Amino acid sequence: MPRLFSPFQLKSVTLRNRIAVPPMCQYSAVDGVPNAWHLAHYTGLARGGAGLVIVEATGVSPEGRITPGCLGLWNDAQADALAPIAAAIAGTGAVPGIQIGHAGRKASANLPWEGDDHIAEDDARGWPTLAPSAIAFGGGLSKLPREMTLDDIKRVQADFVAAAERARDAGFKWLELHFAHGYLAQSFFSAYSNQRDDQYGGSFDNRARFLLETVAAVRAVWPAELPLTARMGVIEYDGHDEETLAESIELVKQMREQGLDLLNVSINFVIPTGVVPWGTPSFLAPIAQRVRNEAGIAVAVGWCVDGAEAAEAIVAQQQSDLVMIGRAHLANPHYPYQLAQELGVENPAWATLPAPYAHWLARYRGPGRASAQ
Ligand SMILES: Cc1cc2c(cc1C)N(C[C@H](O)[C@H](O)[C@H](O)COP(=O)(O)O)c1[nH]c(=O)[nH]c(=O)c1N2
Ligand SMILES: CC(=O)[C@H]1CCCN(Cc2ccccc2)C1
Repeated sequence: MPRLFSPFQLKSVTLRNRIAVPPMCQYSAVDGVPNAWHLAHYTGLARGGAGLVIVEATGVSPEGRITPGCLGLWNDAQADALAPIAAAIAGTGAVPGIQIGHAGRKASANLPWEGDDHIAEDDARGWPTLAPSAIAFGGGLSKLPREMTLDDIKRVQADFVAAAERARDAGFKWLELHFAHGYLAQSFFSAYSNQRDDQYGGSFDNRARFLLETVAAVRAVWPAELPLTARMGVIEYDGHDEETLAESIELVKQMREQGLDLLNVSINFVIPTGVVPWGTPSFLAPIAQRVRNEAGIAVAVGWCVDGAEAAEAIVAQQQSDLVMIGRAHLANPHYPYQLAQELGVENPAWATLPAPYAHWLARYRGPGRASAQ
């Protein structure tokens, strides 16, 4: 049996395989409330056979969203609308996860296909942005954020806790804190974006403080038997990768001690000038292996994992416990079925798809194919 299709247990949760659908914004919500699009989208992905489906970046507050089309989890209406989505994912045999975050200085942006840049200052759709320091990201995201006060920091951490409680009550079984991709938490840890001179800036401990405090606060309300995870960039591709990775691994160790169960290893994206090796398949897998081995924590990794052999190799070579496969799932929501076929899994349809699909795909195949059982 290919390692990609072996189960994975973390705390009381068992994934049917190592394939995860990573969070992927749909930019389709109004006032942060999911709708028919999200129910169909997530149910369809979960039916494809992945072990874990993580709902997209969901704002812990209105200003924590990236765009006006992003999901939120700051009120009961949003939580009530997310509950059927969690149930629908679970109903397929996948584990329902959700990512909660705050977009920081990258917030108040247009939809990607409507500019992918900050909403104009005079456009009422936008809002003032918050960050560790009054330093803009740059490029199309050059809006100057307001430096957060200590009260802002405490309020945002409380928002993370409240969103985690709502996610718990909505039926999600896997929580991912969005600490990656240049959003608020990542921007606290990076000296590029955090130039504070109080206890939240400067030294390693001070830059790590927001993240560690948030993990500890969320851990206190997230059920002990359910995985508490984070997605965090550990590399900027700015020419200082070894230094960034060493600092990041130390932070991951401390987050593990605070109760983090798994790290979804990703890219920092704190500056617009990083040189990401897009042309190299599975480029982040060796980095994930470093984190897994040196921080002694379970990891997930994605980014350009190209095909069945590549995905299998990552798990078989113990570079990562889970493989996050995003865009391939947008192209083919039943992608795990294709992976099972390519890896020679016995009864690939029944190994991945629900009975109404599997029965007919496993039988009545053409000549030279699997015979009808
Ligand atoms: C449309 C869309 C939307 C999102 C993403 C990507 C895309 C394409 N990605 C990144 C995603 O989870 C994944 O890491 C990347 O797509 C790289 O993996 P693939 O190469 O697509 O398998 C992403 N990442 C994240 O942590 N939270 C999110 O909400 C999103 N949103
Ligand atoms: C919310 C989040 O983390 C996402 C939003 C969309 C772009 N993502 C980053 C990304 C860059 C290049 C290719 C795919 C994805 C980050």
